[in-house]
Amino acid sequence: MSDALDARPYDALLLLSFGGPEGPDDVVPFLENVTRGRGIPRERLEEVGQHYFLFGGVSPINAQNRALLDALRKDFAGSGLDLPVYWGNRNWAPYLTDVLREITRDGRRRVLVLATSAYASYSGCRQYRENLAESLAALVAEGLEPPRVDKLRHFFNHPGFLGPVADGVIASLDELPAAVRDGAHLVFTTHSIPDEAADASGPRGGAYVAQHLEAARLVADAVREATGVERPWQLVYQSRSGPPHVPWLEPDVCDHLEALHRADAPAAVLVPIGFVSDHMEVLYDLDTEARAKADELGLPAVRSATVGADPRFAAAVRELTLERAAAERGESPRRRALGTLGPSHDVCPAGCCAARVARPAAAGADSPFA
Ligand SMILES: CC1=C(CCC(=O)O)c2cc3nc(cc4[nH]c(cc5[nH]c(cc1n2)c(C)c5CCC(=O)O)c(CCC(=O)O)c4C)C(CCC(=O)O)=C3C
Ligand SMILES: [Fe+2]
Repeated sequence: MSDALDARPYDALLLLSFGGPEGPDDVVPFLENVTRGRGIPRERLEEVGQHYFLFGGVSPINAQNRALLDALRKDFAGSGLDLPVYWGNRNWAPYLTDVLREITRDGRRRVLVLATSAYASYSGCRQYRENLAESLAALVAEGLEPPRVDKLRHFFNHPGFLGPVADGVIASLDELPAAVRDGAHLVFTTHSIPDEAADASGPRGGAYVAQHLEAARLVADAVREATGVERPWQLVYQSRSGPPHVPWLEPDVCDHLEALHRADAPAAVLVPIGFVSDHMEVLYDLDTEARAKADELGLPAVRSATVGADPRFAAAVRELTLERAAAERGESPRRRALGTLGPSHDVCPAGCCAARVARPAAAGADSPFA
């Protein structure tokens, strides 16, 4: 037992993600999975389908999750953490129910879940918890006895997440022509969500925007310290969907690029702070659509990297895993978090991030599962 790391009571980590199509025939069934019962207009679905077809019907997200899975396994093995890591998705194979069945058959009894979203919101947290509840219920209906599942705290302010993001911004600045580098605006972008969902996010509401503003401020501070230059920054939104009469978070990134151009901003660095990998929302909505807008305006613009499978992010997941394990054992672990919001809660309280009609959600105080 000498220098082995202690993950007790957990006996598995589950990487839980969105999933994406892996070929043209997958695109329509994938979009049907994503939007089942969500009232997204048909035209929006056809349009989003085209984004995928532009890339041969392949989303990069699954390859990115395989790379993260690899990075996690390497990090755990290299640091003496003997904990198996599984992977499952909400919307595409490997499906969550199938991986939870495998986990159950492997005899695992306590599973810690890492969802690939750093922030509180219905889409980034609660919906994953609802998916866990649905899958656990399906396994119970099959006569199996599934394990207990818990979810890792939000990592938006963890140094192992923000460090790689800040380094990505610094690297991107070097890609801009020297003459516009110091005046470049840092344009932090995340997924737009309905105003109503933003208001309901987190234990006390408003967490989605507050957490993003804090992460963006911390990255802007780190970039200022590293470069000795103070640059203006803003938080903007992308990938809006849903019916037009429903208010969603604004401004949209492309409208913001126009505003920057009108204000004579010399350049922009687009920082996809809301996402953990360069998936389709980054490749299409930023690298294709926003890039075209910047070119049309003649505004020099670059896009910085997401954390992806960065070893510092894998190490942060190990740290958060050990932190939560210690807390479950009744110890008082160190909880690293930058800035002023402090470490996020371990257990979502009842009703956290719930939509108007709350569905059963696992891995929280209101979980119907033990
Ligand atoms: C907050 C948030 C994140 C970040 C947190 C997280 O990462 O979880 C995120 C990530 C992602 N969103 C993704 C794809 C899609 N999101 C959609 C629809 C929606 N997203 C929403 C929110 C979010 N989404 C919302 C409020 C909707 C409206 C309908 C609904 O309430 O569900 C639709 C339907 C078509 C459309 O409406 O655009 C698609 C295809 C992919 C996969 C990309 C790939 O394939 O590489 C990823 C990682
Ligand atoms: Fe939550």
